[in-house]
Amino acid sequence: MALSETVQLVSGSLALTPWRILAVLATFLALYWRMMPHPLPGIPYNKKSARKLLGNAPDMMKEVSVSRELNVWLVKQVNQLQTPLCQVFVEPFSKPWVLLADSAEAQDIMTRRPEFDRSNFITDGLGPLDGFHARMKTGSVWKTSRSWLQDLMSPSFLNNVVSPVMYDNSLHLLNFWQEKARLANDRPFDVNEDLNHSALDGMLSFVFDRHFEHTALGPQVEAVSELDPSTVKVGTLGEVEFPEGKHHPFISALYETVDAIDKVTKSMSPKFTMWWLRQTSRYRNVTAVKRCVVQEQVQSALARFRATGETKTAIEYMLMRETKAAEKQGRNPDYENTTMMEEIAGQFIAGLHTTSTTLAWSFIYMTRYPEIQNKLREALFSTYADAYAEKRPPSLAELNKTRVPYLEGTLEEALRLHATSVARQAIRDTEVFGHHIPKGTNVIMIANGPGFHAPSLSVDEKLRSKTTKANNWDERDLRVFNPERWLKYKKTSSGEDEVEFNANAAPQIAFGLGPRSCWGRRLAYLEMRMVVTLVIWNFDLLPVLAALAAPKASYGIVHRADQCFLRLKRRK
Ligand code: HEM
Repeated sequence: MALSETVQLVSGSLALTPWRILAVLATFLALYWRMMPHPLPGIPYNKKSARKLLGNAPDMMKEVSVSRELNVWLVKQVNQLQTPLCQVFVEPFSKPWVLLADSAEAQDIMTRRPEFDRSNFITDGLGPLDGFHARMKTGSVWKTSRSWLQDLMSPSFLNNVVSPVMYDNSLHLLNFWQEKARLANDRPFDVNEDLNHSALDGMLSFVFDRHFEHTALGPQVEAVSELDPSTVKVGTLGEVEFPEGKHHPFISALYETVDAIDKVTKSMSPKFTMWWLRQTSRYRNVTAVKRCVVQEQVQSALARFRATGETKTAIEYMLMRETKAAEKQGRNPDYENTTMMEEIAGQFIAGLHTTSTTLAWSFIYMTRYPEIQNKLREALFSTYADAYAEKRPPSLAELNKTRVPYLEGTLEEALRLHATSVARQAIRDTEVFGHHIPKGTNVIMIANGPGFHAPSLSVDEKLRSKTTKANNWDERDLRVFNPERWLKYKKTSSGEDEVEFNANAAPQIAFGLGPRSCWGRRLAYLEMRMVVTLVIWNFDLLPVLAALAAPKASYGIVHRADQCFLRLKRRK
């Protein structure tokens, strides 16, 4: 066909007939209608936002792109409407997000309402963790993954297998900080990254034990080892800036996975961002490096397990569970199935920034409130009295045997004040406070608003779910960091004063609740108790300038402080 004929044909087919104009208009109108908010009946919302194309999204983007505090924006919407249940319109073409600011109802949804399951915020947002079970909806595949992990959080595995390596890791961090404190010579330095590296080493110990020879902290120790106090770099606020060492590719790949999660969770379209990431050679390389190291570790764990029948690392335990499951089901064990590999790789990430962030906040508060720091130190000294008398830090056996209520309260406060909001998605039509919640709706349980950081808003008690249990928390000063709120004082039978930690003294959803709550919380507590005890025992955390004491922070998967400046003085 000649070119002129082709042009004629095309322009003829594009000619604007009235029907075509109508069809274009109808398409635009349909699109416009889909992009307008569609409020769920009866649930309060901001009327102005509901009349805007894209609803609250532009306002939210404007504020959060500056503040980086999504949860602060969410709680602001609740406070403006002064209602424990409201809705916002932030995702075009999707249902509104329902915001629930009520601790009793949130507890009920997470623990006693099977019609609520893992939200697609997590299943999509944690895309870079592939087949890790935190991403799965509750069901048979999730159950299989969890069955591989059975016993790994048992007191005997934690105390006998995990604790010794974690204790060594904590001492490693302590020695590193001692060297940094010497070089810093009474000046503050940022320990945020050290805490990440130490937490990652904790997870490497948990999964591989000592069978992977590289650590995240090792290269940092090396990078600092040759410095001289007179040559250290000092910033404008008198803070010392230490050089960073180069990581092993596997460790870099784990950190890049965390960055990828951050990108995906914070994007407007997590699924698209994840797809796009998968097309990049950099991301493919990250995945390949992780797979290669995990595969090598599985192979060597399998060889050890076959040779001895013993299970000393998390991987050996998982292989043993797979062997037993295969025997029971009359099939061959599948030791290298993709889900198991991805489960192993996911473990590192689950326990990384979650633990290090809580430790950072604990140290920030200890620095900000010296009286609390001193009280904690006193509590540690009197609990581990033999160690104190013998002028040595408490041993692993002592730490494993005895808990310190004031330390528990301190950690609980850092967790409570920096918990991120937890979401659940309705898997069938249901109700909250008598309002219809259609299948597929995401309900966000606000962890930093009324009922958690401020007194509860009033609720018509008749509208509560039948399974909701009332709580009688003291709601005074919920924004204040106060370890005492978790303590219960009483007299022993011999009339002596005794203090106990009461885990139910205040609202807490830092680990989520119910069947999909944090699987690793016991390990996290074990590590956090050890690190805080040894640091407070060995160092005074001296005051730092106000500009360094209250760092900015951002909400993502965790509520992360940008820095954690410590001015450490070794205790004699
Ligand atoms: C202070 C430290 C930690 C915090 C604050 C934390 C917090 C959380 C939260 C909020 C959830 C979601 C819960 C829900 O939706 O109800 C979660 C899930 C999870 N966490 Fe943690 N976590 C911590 C440490 C760890 C560690 C050390 C591990 C691994 C050893 C871990 C493994 C997991 C897993 C596997 C899940 C998913 C459970 C499931 O979906 O069934 N976490 N965590």
